[in-house]
Amino acid sequence: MDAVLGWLQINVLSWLKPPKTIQVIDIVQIALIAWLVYRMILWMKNTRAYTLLRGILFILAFVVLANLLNMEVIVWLMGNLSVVAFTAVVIIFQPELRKALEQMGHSNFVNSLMAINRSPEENKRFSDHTVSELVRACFEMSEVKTGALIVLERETHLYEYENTGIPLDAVVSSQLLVNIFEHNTPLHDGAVIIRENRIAAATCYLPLSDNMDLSKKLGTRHRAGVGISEQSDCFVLIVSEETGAVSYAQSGRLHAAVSPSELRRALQEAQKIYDDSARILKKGRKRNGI
Ligand SMILES: Nc1ncnc2c1ncn2[C@@H]1O[C@H](COP(=O)(O)OP(=O)(O)OP(=O)(O)O)[C@@H](O)[C@H]1O
Repeated sequence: MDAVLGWLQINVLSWLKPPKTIQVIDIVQIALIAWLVYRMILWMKNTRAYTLLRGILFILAFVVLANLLNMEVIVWLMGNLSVVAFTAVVIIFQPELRKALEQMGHSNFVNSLMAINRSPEENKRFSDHTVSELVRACFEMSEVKTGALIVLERETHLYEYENTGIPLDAVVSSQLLVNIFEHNTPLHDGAVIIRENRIAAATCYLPLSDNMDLSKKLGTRHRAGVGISEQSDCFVLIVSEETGAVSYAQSGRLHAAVSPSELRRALQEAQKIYDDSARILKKGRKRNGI
């Protein structure tokens, strides 16, 4: 016990001594580090890195124990392996790290810094061409009563739901969407998730809404569409297999049986990048019946 306390005194408590003076720059540094740690935890939650973190914590606990018990060989070995291990982690998690850096570049803060150089087309979340293809696909499927569920990602990332489906990474086109939702094809079940102008994944499983105000006539496709729009700021397109009606859900609210022009208008609104997403989400939580 004395050994443990002694070790803690030297290695941990000595660090925790408050500095004699605190300057503004110290507060800025603390805030920056806290923000970085928070972003890293968020990133880890959405990637395989969470499993890695648990592994690293286990190894750290082992190293601390080895230190306490004066296991010099193990401590020496771990110290020398740490550089190799760090390089290995960077190589293994290269796709996740790249994605994280890309996300950082897409963040609101960076976007607002860069906004000055953007063309009107760049200020849109997805292109006018994508909007046209989506409207065309929905109403073509509506005519032949093909059921469809399409989620357009906006500010909130949908990786959690995307991971339940089959990755596609294909350019959005009405033909491809009609093909995906064609009956008796492997990809027709579940939802398609669209990120910017690409279909990220198909057959995704979405959370069902437990909104009691939703019509009892609506089945799970519509409930899933409303459900994901309650959890994020996404825009959801739904084509009913039963009636052929095209609806969209946003902020937990279902806009049932809309016309092509109504759908286009709503999509054009959802296209805008600098919407106040938090405001939309808050508004949507006031659930609405249909
Ligand atoms: N949680 C879910 N996530 C994604 N897709 C789902 C989910 N639940 C159901 N679906 C899709 O909805 C289909 C079932 O639709 P269902 O008939 O129950 O819904 P509906 O709202 O009545 O729609 P429709 O008017 O098209 O019949 C499933 O085959 C599946 O493709």
